[in-house]
Amino acid sequence: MNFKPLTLSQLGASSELAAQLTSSLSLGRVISVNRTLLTVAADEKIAQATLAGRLLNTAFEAEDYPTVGDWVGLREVADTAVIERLLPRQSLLMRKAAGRTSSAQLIAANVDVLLICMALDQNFNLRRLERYLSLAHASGALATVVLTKADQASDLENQLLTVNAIAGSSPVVVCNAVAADGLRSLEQLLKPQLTYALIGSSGVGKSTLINRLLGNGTLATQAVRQSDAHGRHTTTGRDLFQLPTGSLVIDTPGMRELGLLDADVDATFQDILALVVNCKFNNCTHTHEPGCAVQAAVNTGQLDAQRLRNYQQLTDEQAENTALRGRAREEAKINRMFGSKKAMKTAMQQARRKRH
Ligand SMILES: Nc1nc2c(ncn2[C@@H]2O[C@H](COP(=O)(O)OP(=O)(O)OP(=O)(O)O)[C@@H](O)[C@H]2O)c(=O)[nH]1
Ligand SMILES: [Zn+2]
Repeated sequence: MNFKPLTLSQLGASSELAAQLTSSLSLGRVISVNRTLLTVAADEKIAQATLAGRLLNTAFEAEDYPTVGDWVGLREVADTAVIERLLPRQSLLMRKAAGRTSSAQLIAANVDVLLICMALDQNFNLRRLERYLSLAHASGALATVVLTKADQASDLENQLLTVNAIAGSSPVVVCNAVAADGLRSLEQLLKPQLTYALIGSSGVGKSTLINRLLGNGTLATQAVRQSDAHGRHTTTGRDLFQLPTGSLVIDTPGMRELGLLDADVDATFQDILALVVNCKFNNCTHTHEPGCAVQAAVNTGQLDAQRLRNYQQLTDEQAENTALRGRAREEAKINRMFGSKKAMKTAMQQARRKRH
């Protein structure tokens, strides 16, 4: 096991959490998810966990299942524990599962600060950063932008300037994993007992950062090797680690595509929202209308046309996925109540006949 037993407060538990449980259940945190294999940490104990039948029977959507970072109510059974309850989440990171579906794929829960990693080499992409920020702003977590591979930057000064403008009030730090103290700016930001999750495309250097943050303790390096051995890069496995400084860090697998399910696009593009209020028509689409303040800003160079295009694309994507999700929820509800849509129709016909 790659995790040394921690106390609940080292795991980041607040006093209110335990109060939500009856005395027969103990508080625990999910520290590892690998396919269907869950590992939980309770007070100075670690156990493999299974889901109680009650929880399985009421789980209709991906969000109803525990993910890494979740706080749960445990019934302990020797070496294994049974998860009886999933406690309300402070934050939830999820994305849309691949394809034309509205199902969610959970990334992590109860993250305090999302570390959005982007490399300063060819990987550098401002539009992708806007996408990740939209996800962060809807999740309930704060965001910090971590620019990696500073040694590979083509134009660090300008890159930093544009990223700062896009990040708004979220801090931006620059890291260089090949330099001796190249991670200092990030290390200075991390606070004990808070939970951080690293997110970003594959290859931006997330594992390298975690390795460096963990230091060279035998346990730490072993922990990472063990994770690698069970194929962290090819599976959806996620682990929560404790850094020597007491911060908690969740490693997420590199993403090729980040489909938005729950995004706060407006929070990410506040500069555009500030312009919109000056458009002549209040249903302005900011494409061709006369008196459009947004187009005017593009024409004067105040607003980047690509940023506007991305705002429109993310807004459309978000609207489409919200609609898909609404329909899927409705269907899940019908199935829960009647078993199927057909059964619902029959039940309604019968009810109508009775009334006549
Ligand atoms: N030049 C340079 N290379 C780096 C730096 N950080 C990481 N790398 C290299 O980038 C490559 C990818 O790094 P990883 O840490 O595996 O990236 P990752 O984000 O964990 O990738 P996934 O596991 O696929 O999500 C490795 O070859 C690292 O050695 C850096 O600061 N500078
Ligand atoms: Zn307009």
